[in-house]
Amino acid sequence: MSGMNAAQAEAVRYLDGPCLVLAGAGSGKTRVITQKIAHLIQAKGFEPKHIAAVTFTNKAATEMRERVGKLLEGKTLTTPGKEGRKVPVNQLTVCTFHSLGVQILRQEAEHVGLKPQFSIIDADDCFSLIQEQIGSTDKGQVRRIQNEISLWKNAMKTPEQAAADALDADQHQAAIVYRNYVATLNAYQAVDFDDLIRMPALLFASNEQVRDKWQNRLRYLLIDEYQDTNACQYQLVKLLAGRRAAFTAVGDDDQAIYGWRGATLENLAQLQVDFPQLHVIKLEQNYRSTVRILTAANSVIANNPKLFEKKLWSEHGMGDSITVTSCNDEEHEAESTIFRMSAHRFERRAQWRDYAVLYRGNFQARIFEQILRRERIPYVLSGGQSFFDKAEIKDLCAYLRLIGNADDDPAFIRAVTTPRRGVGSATLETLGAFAGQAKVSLFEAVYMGAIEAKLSDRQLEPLRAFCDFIQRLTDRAQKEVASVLLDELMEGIHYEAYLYDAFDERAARSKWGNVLEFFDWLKRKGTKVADEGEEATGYDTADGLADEGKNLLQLVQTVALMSMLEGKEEDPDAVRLSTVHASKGLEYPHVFLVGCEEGIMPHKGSSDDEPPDDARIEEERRLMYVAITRAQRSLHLSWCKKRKRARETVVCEPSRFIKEMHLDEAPPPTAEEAPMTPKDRLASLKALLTP
Ligand SMILES: Nc1ncnc2c1ncn2[C@@H]1O[C@H](COP(=O)(O)OP(=O)(O)OP(=O)(O)O)[C@@H](O)[C@H]1O
Ligand SMILES: [Mg+2]
Repeated sequence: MSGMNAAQAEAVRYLDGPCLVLAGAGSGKTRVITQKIAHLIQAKGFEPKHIAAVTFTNKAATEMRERVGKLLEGKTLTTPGKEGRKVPVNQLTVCTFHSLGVQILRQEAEHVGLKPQFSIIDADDCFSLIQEQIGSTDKGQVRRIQNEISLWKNAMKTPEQAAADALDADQHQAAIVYRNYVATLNAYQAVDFDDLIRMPALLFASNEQVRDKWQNRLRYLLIDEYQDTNACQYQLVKLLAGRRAAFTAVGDDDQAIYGWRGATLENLAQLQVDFPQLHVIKLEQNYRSTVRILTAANSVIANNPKLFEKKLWSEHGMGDSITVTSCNDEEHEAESTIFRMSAHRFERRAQWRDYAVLYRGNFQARIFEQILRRERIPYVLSGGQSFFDKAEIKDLCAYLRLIGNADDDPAFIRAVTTPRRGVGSATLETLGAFAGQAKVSLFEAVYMGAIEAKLSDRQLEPLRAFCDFIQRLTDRAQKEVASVLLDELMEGIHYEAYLYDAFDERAARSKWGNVLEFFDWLKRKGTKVADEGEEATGYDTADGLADEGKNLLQLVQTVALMSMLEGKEEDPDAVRLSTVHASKGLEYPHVFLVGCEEGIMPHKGSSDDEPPDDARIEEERRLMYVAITRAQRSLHLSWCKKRKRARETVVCEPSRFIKEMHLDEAPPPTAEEAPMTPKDRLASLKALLTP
């Protein structure tokens, strides 16, 4: 229990029933989870395969896995009969809710009417499906329906219930789309992200045998960031925990920032109702930040109504003043931020990786990227467009999905038309209509005799050649290592030539670079040698990928869930660019929080409503609290007096949250006072740095 205070140690040791650690930012909640995993294994005889820890983001899961790995390095099991064996850390389940859901669904697919190799579609695919269905080009409308469906799914509402509860014509229409959408996914043997949680929860609720099996497999559960679980996730936890209720949840109601996704704070209260024996532990010492940072965070969040009384103090001393810089526009802000960061780093002899630039929306990142690149400052972007959202990667994923699941019609359409191979839209339409009538997938339809009456030889020939090619790869994908097959796939589809045909040289080169990087990464994932653990459990860790050699099919099955950033070895010394949402649970010595304006943070939708929607402003305030509390040593805020919005330049006001921080007691110096432009100053700094 070294490196734990009394309350933390109590939380780690407590095993008499369900336990909730409710505490503010930086108080060591995540530390409780990692230490408790080690405690269960080293002192209580648990085997890693019986422990599952879930969290929200892939990055947080990766970090947790690393922390646990370090704690257990070189340690041995204490399980009776297995004493002295090396702890098989790779058998621990440390992952996001979604990857836990995938693991369960892959193994129990038959019980929910899926094949084990079902596909996972992402939000974009989901958008297209809905768009196709309502035949509308109004993106706003499609997105509204998409959100509505997602909320229904997360609230465990069936299409029938949704239709029955519809309040107006719009909702009624959405409910009908919902019904058709579910039917379409079934036909494609595909699930969306919401299903990954909803389906296992429904399965556990209805199938006792399966539930028992999983309750027996995962005997202790740990849940980080509990405040952001939604109704579905809560059900899943509850059903997995069962009557034994062996779990520890940790969370902070002031950091609930996913209300818009149906996360509900009521889950915190519900826990107490469902588990009356719940043992609640509070942590009060903050180990992360200086007193100034903590005080600012506390005074912002004090403006929200309190659910639970929490005190937070720090031993780290007052620390540096928090700076506020007003900038002319976003370009000025980026130049100024990077200038101040460079100077700060020079003064403190710090490293690039000690710095994070946090912002509310992804669109704010681009200008920072440009300037960092120009200045040759290494950076990594997180929470932004995932590698998997890039068109070229989605193209290749479509092939991989099709190899994994021939019934995946969206993947079929994308793959068969990219690169073009003489299959036109008229052909696809005929094929689609035929497949719809015959109730088979597009892939299956290609081989049916009856299709010959509908399509000419010239139309059918390229389709069959394509399907033969995919089929050959599928047959081999179960046995052969991924790397060989990936190379063959690349050659077989002439993707490189296609890129150089379709795009200008620079774009093609960059896209091809992404493709190679993606394949390299897949191959690395596919050829890692098995850890000398003990008996194979058949189910793996983390993102659903154990560190074992994987054949292509196994790799393909998890591809949709992964984001490149975590698989790639990151530049070890780089500035982090991140949305506030994606920074949850993480910490950085020095934080630059940019775009602190009304309309950005709090976000526009939340302040323009007349009258202002209190609940949304409160959520924005929690987001601000999360942002401030990421900083360990220093915090720098900036805001723009003007900002470009959809070709217009709008005048901006500083965020109300700056005022709420009560910084004015000792006004910090502002960058405005300096007569030089940020560009000049960057140049002078460079001159200073280069001998
Ligand atoms: N007892 C302790 N002694 C020393 N350092 C600690 C202790 N507990 C936690 N820390 C450190 O304090 C920092 C914050 O801990 P942690 O990330 O676990 O907090 P948290 O409560 O999970 O924060 P958040 O709410 O942001 O997720 C980490 O660097 C952690 O290593
Ligand atoms: Mg944490």
